[in-house]
Amino acid sequence: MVSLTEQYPILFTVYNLISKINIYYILIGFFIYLVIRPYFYYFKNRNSLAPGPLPLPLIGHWNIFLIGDVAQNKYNLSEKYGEICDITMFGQRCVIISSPKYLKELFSPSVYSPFLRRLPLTSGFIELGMDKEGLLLNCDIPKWRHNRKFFQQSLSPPSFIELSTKYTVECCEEIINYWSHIKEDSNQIVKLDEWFRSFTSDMMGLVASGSKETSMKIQFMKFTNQIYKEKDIEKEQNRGEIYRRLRSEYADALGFYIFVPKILWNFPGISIAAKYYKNILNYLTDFEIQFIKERKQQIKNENDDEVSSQNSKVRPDFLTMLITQNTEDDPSPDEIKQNIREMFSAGTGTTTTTLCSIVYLLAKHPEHEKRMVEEILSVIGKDNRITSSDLSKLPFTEAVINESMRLYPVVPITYRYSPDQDTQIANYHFNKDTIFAINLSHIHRNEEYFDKPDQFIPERFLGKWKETIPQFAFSPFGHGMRSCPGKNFAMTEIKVILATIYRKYTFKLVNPDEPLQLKFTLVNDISKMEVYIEKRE
Ligand code: HEM
Repeated sequence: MVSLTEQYPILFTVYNLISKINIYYILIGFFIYLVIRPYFYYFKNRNSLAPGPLPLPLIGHWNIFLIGDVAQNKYNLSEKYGEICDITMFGQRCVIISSPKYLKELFSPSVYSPFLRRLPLTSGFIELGMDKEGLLLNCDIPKWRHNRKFFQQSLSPPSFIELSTKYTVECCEEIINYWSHIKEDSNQIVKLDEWFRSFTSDMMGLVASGSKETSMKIQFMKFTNQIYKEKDIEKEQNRGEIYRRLRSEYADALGFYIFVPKILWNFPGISIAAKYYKNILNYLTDFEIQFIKERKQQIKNENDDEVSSQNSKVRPDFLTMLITQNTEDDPSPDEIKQNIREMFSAGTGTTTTTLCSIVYLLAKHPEHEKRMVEEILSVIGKDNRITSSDLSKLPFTEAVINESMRLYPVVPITYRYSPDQDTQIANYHFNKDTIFAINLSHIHRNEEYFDKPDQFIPERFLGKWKETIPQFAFSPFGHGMRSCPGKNFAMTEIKVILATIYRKYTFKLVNPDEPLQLKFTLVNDISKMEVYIEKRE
């Protein structure tokens, strides 16, 4: 009798092969795919290449490590390969631009610009709902425009600026109260990065949605070695605290969805994490939608005149501003939710890192700190509360902020991308779908535009400094249609914090010889900053 194996030899060979495939082969295959894919893109676009290197690190798909070194000026790509050169990112062609000369099209302020998108869509961004909602990664241009209008309008009214100044001052007073427990000459090390992180989180909670949070309180408990019991905080039944915790889980979810490709989400082990983060996203969404519904009801209970009057029971925070836009195409609860979320994700870490870089630079340059404090004392005095009208009277303080952001831009690289149109930059042709990475950290340290570019010289930002440098040579908040909508808010907040805190305290670095400890994800995040805090005489 002829066996089945002999009768169907090919079928059995195939069957044998399939039965041997296990998860490891799939992983190896995926790894090889990641290695090959960028080279495929590189050669496909070869005829239109600007001079540049073949993408160097093997896994070009995650060239984020190379980008990280470039972003922190540890690797001078442009010195080696020119001011326009090629790498790959997310498996796609990515052109790094390190000169302001080539940014006219990319930073165009026109609504018809083909570069209204920041990055191509990935499955992670879609899972996070960021592809069609909010601003940061929104690729749906009509929807992005709709949200951008609301976001910007909500941050602009004088009542909102007054309110955010007031809340920033209140949070400063809270932190000063905690720091007053530090004993003189105790040499107690203070983790300033953690304090500022909790500060910005509490402050943003108040400004965005009116929720009083307890990050600083927890920080204080940790600092004084009081046993931090989750239950103590829970007892307060504080809604703000629940929201704070959900947001911190959301930050982890962001990392997961951005860096773990969808193909891996169903793998054993990883699938547990994927499910967990999905639940967090759902829970957070339900929480926020409920919050928005309640606020809408509250606003409905008041008539229009009351809402905008001083006697209104409804707080004029960012959430109220978003709901009461009074236009025909009001934002939906989902859009409001995403805008609030992005206010936290784009507005807390950025401010924390900028504040830490300022403290770091001032600690190294006491002569500039002295001048800044003198300015603050002469405008506001030692104990008066700062008001929004004082802010324009602090040019040197503003120069200190600008110079710190020049040396350590929180967003060292920003992106533009057009899926619809080829483009021509500096006589090179680029196919549509090319990602453009704008190397702000390199541009900010170019000696052609900034004398002694590695030195901290705030004076360069006094007077008519804008006329002395070319357009786009200084861009800590980006430029054009997708520039930072929180710029004025952030500058106000940072100035208020510096003015309120520096007139009372001075900071000494625990390790003055260490460089500023920054960690690059998609932005620069301060990873460690230890100081001694001293009361000012
Ligand atoms: C020191 C603080 C901050 C810095 C240095 C900063 C910097 C930036 C930069 C460089 C961009 C990209 C701009 C571009 O690509 O042209 C950006 C975008 C953005 N920022 Fe900020 N930012 C800060 C604070 C804030 C705050 C407080 C908020 C919220 C109130 C905010 C909300 C946003 C949003 C929503 C976007 C995306 C805009 C869009 O794509 O349309 N940022 N920011």
